[in-house]
Amino acid sequence: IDIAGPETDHWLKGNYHRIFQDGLEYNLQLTEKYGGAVRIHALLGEEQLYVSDPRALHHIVVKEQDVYEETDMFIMGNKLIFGEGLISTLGEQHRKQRKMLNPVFSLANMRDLLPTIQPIADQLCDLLVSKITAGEQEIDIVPWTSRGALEYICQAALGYTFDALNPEKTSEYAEALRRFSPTALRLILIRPFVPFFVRNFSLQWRNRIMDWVPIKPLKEFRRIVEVMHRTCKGIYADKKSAIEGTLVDGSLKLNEPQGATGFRSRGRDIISILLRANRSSNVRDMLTESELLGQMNTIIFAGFETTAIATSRLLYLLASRPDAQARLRREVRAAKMAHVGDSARWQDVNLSYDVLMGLPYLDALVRETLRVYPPTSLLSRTTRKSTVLPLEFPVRSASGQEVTSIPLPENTTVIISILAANHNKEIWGEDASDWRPERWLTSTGERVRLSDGENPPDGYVVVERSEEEDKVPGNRNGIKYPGVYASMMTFLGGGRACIGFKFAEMEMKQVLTTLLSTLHFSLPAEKEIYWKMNGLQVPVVRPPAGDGQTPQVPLKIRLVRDDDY
Ligand code: HEM
Repeated sequence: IDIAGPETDHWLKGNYHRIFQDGLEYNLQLTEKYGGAVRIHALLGEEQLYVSDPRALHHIVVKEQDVYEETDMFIMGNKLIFGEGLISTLGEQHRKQRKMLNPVFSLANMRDLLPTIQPIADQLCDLLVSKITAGEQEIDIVPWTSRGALEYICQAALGYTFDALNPEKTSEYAEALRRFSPTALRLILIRPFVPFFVRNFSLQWRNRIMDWVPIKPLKEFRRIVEVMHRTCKGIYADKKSAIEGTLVDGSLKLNEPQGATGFRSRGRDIISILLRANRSSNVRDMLTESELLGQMNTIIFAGFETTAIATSRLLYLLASRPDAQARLRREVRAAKMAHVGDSARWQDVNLSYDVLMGLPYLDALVRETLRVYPPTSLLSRTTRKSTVLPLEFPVRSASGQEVTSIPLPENTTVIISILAANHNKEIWGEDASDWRPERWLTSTGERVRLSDGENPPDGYVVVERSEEEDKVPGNRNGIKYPGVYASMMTFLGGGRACIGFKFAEMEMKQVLTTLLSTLHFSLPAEKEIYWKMNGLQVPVVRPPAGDGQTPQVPLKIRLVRDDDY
């Protein structure tokens, strides 16, 4: 690849360890120094392209998405783990699945889902309140945001509760999901061999090899996958028979929950909607049973840690910025008071979808947090044939020439830097790396109009196409990123963009409005919380107060007082 970039740092690891392990600064420096396309060194010196240029990303994720596909390692690994879900399929099969699944995540379905998941935010809030024994208590919020996110996605996707917010309770499935990422991380060096094994060994032989090899994390991972698969299969079978057996007047009548765990949503959950849509679609578009099953663990996996991390980050930022916390609390109180109706206390008001999604400051906070700190920072693709990648902003070739497009041979790996795109000064302005929620508001505190790709719910201020448009964040002289969420790349864009981004937004907003009505958050004085960017974001406490390793966000929490507004 004839593009300038850093020298290799290590004969084996290239620049990869600096990019993927605690790599925030390094990633931003790469783009600062070399621009929107950088030649980097991967394992064993392989050359790859690191991309954040807006036109290049438009080509990769939208215009030529069939040329820039997921790597074999990603697709084959995911198929072994999750089955035939969205993140394990390519081309026509993937398009067919999206066609069936996109309407399942429609605004109408999200609106319907919101009231059914409010009890989870209430339970999370009650749980934190119950932990405050003295006037103010230091609580590590990571286990609770994580259990909350698990409960959210399980109830929303499966209509099933594993009672994850009950501290006394451990379910085999919830435990498997929690162990998934740490165990997968320990197998990172084994993953590149997956395509070789899938191509050259039958399932029977692969199982035998797994029985023989003395790699402990591999055995643990196999057990985790087995639990995930078995559980989803059971839930799927129950749902299917419920839909086939008790479909009365088009509404699903599922059993009341038995004990603490069991079905909750009475058919409003994502998989029930999907099963009904599938039954009523024509044979050509129908998904097979294996594809339906594959979506279950895929959606749970994709929607769990990402949202848990984002919620922890939001609470951490609010704790570090008391002014932002007070402003948000004022906005929430005003909205709840306006809808207090029969509720005795404004704190107990549950905001409707449209009111929740239309709160300007809350929206600005969530957007800015997901822009500056995208939970998934780096993705990879590989070229399926030789091609030429055009750039918006020229970069330098290895010999220093200015180039506006880059020829790429077949099988070149391209790293999509969501992080660098969201921090691009050319697009977001000189303060691109500053966390400044106000950038999403007009001078009178209303929401600015967002990119055309997004379906604006009520409450947007529409700025006419003119120089005003340039005041919209992420839009410079008509140049913007092809993201589905304003012009940021946090949820990607194109045919493989995050299907659950509206759900993620809704969940985070519901949790924040619920918690902030009752609780006040601040930073502990003697602990420095530091966020490592290791693929996903990992918060740790720096030594000497912490070990710098264990994921945690200790915050001081107390009940809200009158002067907290
Ligand atoms: C803040 C939270 C979230 C972030 C930052 C996020 C980000 C992303 C990104 C960057 C992708 C593209 C991945 C790739 O192409 O390799 C993606 C895909 C996906 N996301 Fe999300 N996501 C979030 C929450 C969710 C939620 C809550 C759900 C489910 C309810 C979900 C379901 C999915 C699925 C199924 C895909 C695969 C789509 C496809 O390949 O067609 N995500 N997400």
